[in-house]
Amino acid sequence: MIRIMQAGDPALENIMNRHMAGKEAAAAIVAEIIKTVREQGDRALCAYTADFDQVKLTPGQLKVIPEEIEEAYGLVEKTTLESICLARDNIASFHRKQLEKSWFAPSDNGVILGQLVRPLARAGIYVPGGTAVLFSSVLMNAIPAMVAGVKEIVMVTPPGKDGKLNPYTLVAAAEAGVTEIYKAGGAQAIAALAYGTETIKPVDKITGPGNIYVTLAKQQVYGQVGIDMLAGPSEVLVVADETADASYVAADLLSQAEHDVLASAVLLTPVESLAEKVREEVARQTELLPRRDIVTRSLTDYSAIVITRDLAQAVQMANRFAPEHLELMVKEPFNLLCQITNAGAVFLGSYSPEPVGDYWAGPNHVLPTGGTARFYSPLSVDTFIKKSSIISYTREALEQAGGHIADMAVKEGLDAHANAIRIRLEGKGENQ
Ligand SMILES: NC(=O)c1ccc[n+]([C@@H]2O[C@H](COP(=O)([O-])OP(=O)(O)OC[C@H]3O[C@@H](n4cnc5c(N)ncnc54)[C@H](O)[C@@H]3O)[C@@H](O)[C@H]2O)c1
Ligand SMILES: N[C@H](CO)Cc1c[nH]c[nH+]1
Ligand SMILES: [Zn+2]
Repeated sequence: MIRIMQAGDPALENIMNRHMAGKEAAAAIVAEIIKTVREQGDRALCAYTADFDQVKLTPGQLKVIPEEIEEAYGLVEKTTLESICLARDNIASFHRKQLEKSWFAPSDNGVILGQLVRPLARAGIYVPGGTAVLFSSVLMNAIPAMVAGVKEIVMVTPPGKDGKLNPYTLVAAAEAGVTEIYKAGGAQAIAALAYGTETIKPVDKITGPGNIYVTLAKQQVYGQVGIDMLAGPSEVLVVADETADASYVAADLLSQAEHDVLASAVLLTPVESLAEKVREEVARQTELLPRRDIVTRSLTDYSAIVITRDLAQAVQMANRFAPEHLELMVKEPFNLLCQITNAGAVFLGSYSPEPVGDYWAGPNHVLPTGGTARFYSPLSVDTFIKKSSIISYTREALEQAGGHIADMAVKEGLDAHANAIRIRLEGKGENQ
């Protein structure tokens, strides 16, 4: 169960470095899976699906057909479909604000510079489906891709034991503009998206969250394709003061602990009485949860309640953790926000619990984990675009700059570079 410790406790390092636990062994398994899918295509994809998901599929059954989506619409509850559509609208409206336009900057001397913004042609999105069916992740991946203008949005997700995809996953995909869906999960699905198989055409970039195998697979195929980030097992870190409600804090810690045995939930507080109450509440609320086995393991291995000297130390530690989700349950959360440098998403005040971000508010829930919020950002429209620089010079503009360019090229020992300038300015070109 969750421990109370002091800020200097060495056990905190284990929690902070939990993404390294078992990484080497898992990385070797993942490398083997990727190699086999590259060599054997659909045959390997189906064999791994049989092994890991206990489902026997033929290559012809990997792709979801329109009748399966139609059937799914008949199976979902109307009220949940309505919630999915409302969440979709919130997510789309938030992400539309991120759209960037191409720009051109002409100047008086005949130079035009600029930047073309283009969507990726084909994006592969991973939707987790191992221990829970995260159909909200369909929306979070597909909507920014659709807003960016990606034409081919290819979704992969593990099938259920009946060989089918969950109907909520299918309707969310249809509502969010996914264009192809395949029943495959884990490292094998990532390999198929990166290298292609007989059934799945390779994509340009792979996005989406997943467990350790999915995350390591994305890391290993990076370079063959683009990836969004390392969005592994979930984390929440709460910074709380004496104004925080212990039952809210406990509930929010548990909301992320239930994702995975490798998930992490940490409270940093200078208030010892709150720490004790939160521990009791965590124990009480855990007993009521259907997923208490997963929760208990993540609380025992990768979670803690930490007593800090003061709030300043809590903030300093939060920045070192660089958590996926940071909740500020303090009297003046916006004052503390100014001091936050590393976090995937920040939730302010007692009425912004993490699940508001998971399902509803609009910002993306696909977020960097394992300390990678130091250098990665949330999934966004930016993830699905790329930019090309534009340079256009006239002869007059080149005459002004040519001497400098040729000189720099010569000093680098690159005469052919210098010649590409001189041939235009010294009248030796064919058309001059
Ligand atoms: N960071 C984020 O933004 C974010 C968002 C949502 C979910 N998550 C995380 O996504 C993860 C979802 O995990 P999940 O397991 O439920 O679903 P998943 O779809 O990521 O993984 C399931 C797949 O893992 C593979 N697998 C399982 N055991 C294996 C083994 N021993 N060897 C090789 N492959 C194996 C199987 O192929 C299986 O289909 C959780 O860790 C959750 O915390 C993160
Ligand atoms: N909290 C997860 C990201 O770490 C996202 C999610 C989806 N569904 C529920 N939660
Ligand atoms: Zn969640």
